[in-house]
Amino acid sequence: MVRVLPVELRGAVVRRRGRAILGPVDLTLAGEGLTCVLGPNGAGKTTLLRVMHGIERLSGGTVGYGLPEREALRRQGFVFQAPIVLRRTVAENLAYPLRLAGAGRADAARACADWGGRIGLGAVLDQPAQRLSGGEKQMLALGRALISGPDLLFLDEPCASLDGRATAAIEGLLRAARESRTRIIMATHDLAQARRLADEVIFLRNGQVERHCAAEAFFAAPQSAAEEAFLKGDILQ
Ligand SMILES: Nc1ncnc2c1ncn2[C@@H]1O[C@H](COP(=O)(O)OP(=O)(O)OP(=O)(O)O)[C@@H](O)[C@H]1O
Repeated sequence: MVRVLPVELRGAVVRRRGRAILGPVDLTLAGEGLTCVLGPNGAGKTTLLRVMHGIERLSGGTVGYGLPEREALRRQGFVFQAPIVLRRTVAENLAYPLRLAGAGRADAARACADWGGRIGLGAVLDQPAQRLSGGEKQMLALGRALISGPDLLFLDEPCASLDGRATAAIEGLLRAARESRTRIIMATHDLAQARRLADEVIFLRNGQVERHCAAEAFFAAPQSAAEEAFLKGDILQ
């Protein structure tokens, strides 16, 4: 098991404007593989990811890791739905986390050449990242999150506005990262994608974890009317 794990949420609550938007949630994230966070719009998926990543202010409860918080945060990555790219070249974007961690220029350049190829941007490493298409920016954000080999990677709808080819490329990178023992937690609305990738599912509704189980069990045997409706694509209140 990767050392940053387990991620433990105990009575975690997020309140905003007087309303509980998440929780209370008790959840232990351990093991290996890829967990998909599923649920209707507004269920709290983004908020849950941010809580697990340690960047959401809690109104109650705790989040803890298998390592002291400072080191745990250093070993995690987060890919946001709208990719964040720095106003620098593609190579400088990729090198950024390595340089921050103290890597030398030559090592960073080697890693950039390798990762530029893996994310399909090897030919544009010297171009400004702002010029990339939306899909290319998302690949860059993912490459930048993976280049330092995080123990734990969070992704919030990483393929939301991408076509089939870009989605397949991202899924390939995620499978490879999983093989390299990065623990992945991804929110997605795409049930077909969850069926393709998930080892485990967290089903959220109204800010509550309704089910946390093996993906196979979730897709084969819904345990509530809400799960069944969700899997059928019905609108859930
Ligand atoms: N800062 C905030 N202040 C008030 N309400 C908020 C805030 N952030 C999120 N919310 C509300 O909390 C709820 C959960 O939001 P969240 O983005 O976590 O849901 P989600 O499941 O990721 O939704 P979607 O599938 O639409 O992306 C929503 O109703 C949202 O409007």
